[in-house]
Amino acid sequence: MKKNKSSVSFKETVRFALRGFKVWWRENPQILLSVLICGVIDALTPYADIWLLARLIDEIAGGRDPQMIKVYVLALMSTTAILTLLCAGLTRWKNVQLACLWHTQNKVFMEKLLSMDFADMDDGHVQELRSRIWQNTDSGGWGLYKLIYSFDAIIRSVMSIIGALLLTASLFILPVTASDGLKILNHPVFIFLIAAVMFGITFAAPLLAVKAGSYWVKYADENQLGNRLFGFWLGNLGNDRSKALDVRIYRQDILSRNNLKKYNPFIPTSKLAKASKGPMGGYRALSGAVSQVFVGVAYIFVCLKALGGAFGIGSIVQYVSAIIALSGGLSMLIETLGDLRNNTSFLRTVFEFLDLPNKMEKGGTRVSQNSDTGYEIEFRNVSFRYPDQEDYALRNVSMTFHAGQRLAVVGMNGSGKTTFIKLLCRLYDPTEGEILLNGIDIRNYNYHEYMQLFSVVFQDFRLLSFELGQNVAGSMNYDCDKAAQCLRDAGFGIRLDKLPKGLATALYKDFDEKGVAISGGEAQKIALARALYKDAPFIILDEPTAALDPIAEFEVYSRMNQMIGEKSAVFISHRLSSCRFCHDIVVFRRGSLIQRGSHNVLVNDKSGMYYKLWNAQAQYYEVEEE
Ligand SMILES: Nc1ncnc2c1ncn2[C@@H]1O[C@H](COP(=O)(O)OP(=O)(O)OP(=O)(O)O)[C@@H](O)[C@H]1O
Repeated sequence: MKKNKSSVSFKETVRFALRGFKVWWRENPQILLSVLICGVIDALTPYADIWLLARLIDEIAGGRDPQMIKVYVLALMSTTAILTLLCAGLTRWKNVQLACLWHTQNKVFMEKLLSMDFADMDDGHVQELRSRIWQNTDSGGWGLYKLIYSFDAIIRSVMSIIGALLLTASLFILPVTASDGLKILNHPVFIFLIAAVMFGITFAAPLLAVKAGSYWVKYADENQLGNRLFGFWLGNLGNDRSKALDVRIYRQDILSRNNLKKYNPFIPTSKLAKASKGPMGGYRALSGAVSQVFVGVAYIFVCLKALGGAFGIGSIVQYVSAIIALSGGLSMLIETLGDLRNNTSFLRTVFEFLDLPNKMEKGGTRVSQNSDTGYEIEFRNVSFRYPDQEDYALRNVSMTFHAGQRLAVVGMNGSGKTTFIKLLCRLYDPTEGEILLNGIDIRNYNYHEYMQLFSVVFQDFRLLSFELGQNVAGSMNYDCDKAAQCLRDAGFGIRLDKLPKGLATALYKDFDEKGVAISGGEAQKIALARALYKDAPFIILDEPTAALDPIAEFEVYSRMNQMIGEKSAVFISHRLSSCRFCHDIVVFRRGSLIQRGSHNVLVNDKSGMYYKLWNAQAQYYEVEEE
């Protein structure tokens, strides 16, 4: 399994950072613009004050011209007021943009998830990438998120350095005029040495901080499981209504908490915590201490030069403030570049995920009916293995299925029935062999057009907490008469008449407190109505009546022929008696198609699987009847 790799080149750092900025720019250019403009103005503002203040102090201490003092005071006050107001306005603009960062980032990932191939949802590597991205962002703000704060820091530090350099340059040039030992301060070697010490300290502090930050990268992979369990227990378990019953009956909360205890990265004995107390904390503390040494050196140097008569008292304020700002700017820049480098391994994970190709969407052939035979499907030597699985779920399946046909698919649990349907609908592509529609491999067809051929009710279908009519139509706007008719055909008519707002009634209460709770059987009827509404040429029903009461089931089957009309239908059920409306039955066993024929033919083949399955159920009904 590929992890957050820690070795990163400079070129890679720049490449990934630029890609990340492009994503933000595409999503919302205002984020970058506000950070840029606000950063420039905000970073330069103090220097105007420092410069004017220095001139004012010089005037008070030197010339003492009341007119000039007045001019400097007014200039200082008005510049400060204007720049403060401007900064406040820009900061507000920036903060509004930053408030959307989290959502904007989630939108990028959600759009990818919703558009990726269904097969990728099952792929262990894809799930791993997904999980790592959430965790990296959650635990340290790493990934796309971090880039914006790095950008902010880069702008501020660069501007700060430029401003400080302009104000500090003369510090090294202005000579000491006193005739005593302070003259050494004018010596080029001394100037070089003092500048070297200052730069050395300036670089050392952020490098130590970056070293401390690198422990996040080092332990990111190790903390992954613990982080996931933490998120599951604190963020998901209690919120998920579908788990609420089992949590209570089987105390799954205790199970989850104990699992978290075992792997929790946020306890004092975890590796990350030990590193924080040990080297990671040590590097951070050292970085802070070194910065303070710099401040001391700067003060001594500036004061000695002032003592030697190189400049007036006002300039002490200017130089000390500017030199500290210069050091701060340089430190911030180096630390941010180090962070950017550390962030690259997290960005690599982000782009590995965002770059996952949609392999299904390659074909361009338009889907059309054959004028004689309509739609004819053929499975030709199809075998299939789920992603990351050793065992085949389907093995060498060959069969043809004609338009208008009603096909029942039966077999024991895990024999491959649902997998057969998923391949037919092209949710997965075969590992071996091919599936043909009217003689053409289905991979050659336009993917979205091909998907339009199927209306499916899966075993684990899901309805959304929106209006009933929207659920049936799968869209915001719908044909009310058609939606109501489909619901009646699916056996939901009586319940529909009782709903307070009819088709406009919200299902469940997630988005509407007046939403209605529906039973499992009612939900299944709505799912059936949804399949009917789509009106696709193939209707596929995987255990469509498993949750229905016997009367409702009887009613659905009585109307089945009328509901399906001229469409082709594939029907999976363990209740073999309900498969009898199908002309044709295929029997699966351990992924292979082992029998095919009508009910009458199969039930008379006493050595066959169908006979066994049929008799197992018939026996049960006989006992019940007795
Ligand atoms: N997403 C998946 N990833 C990996 N293996 C899977 C996945 N879905 C199903 N399988 C495996 O593939 C095999 C066939 O499963 P499938 O769901 O097609 O069986 P089925 O005949 O529909 O079973 P049932 O009657 O219980 O619904 C099983 O061994 C199952 O464990």
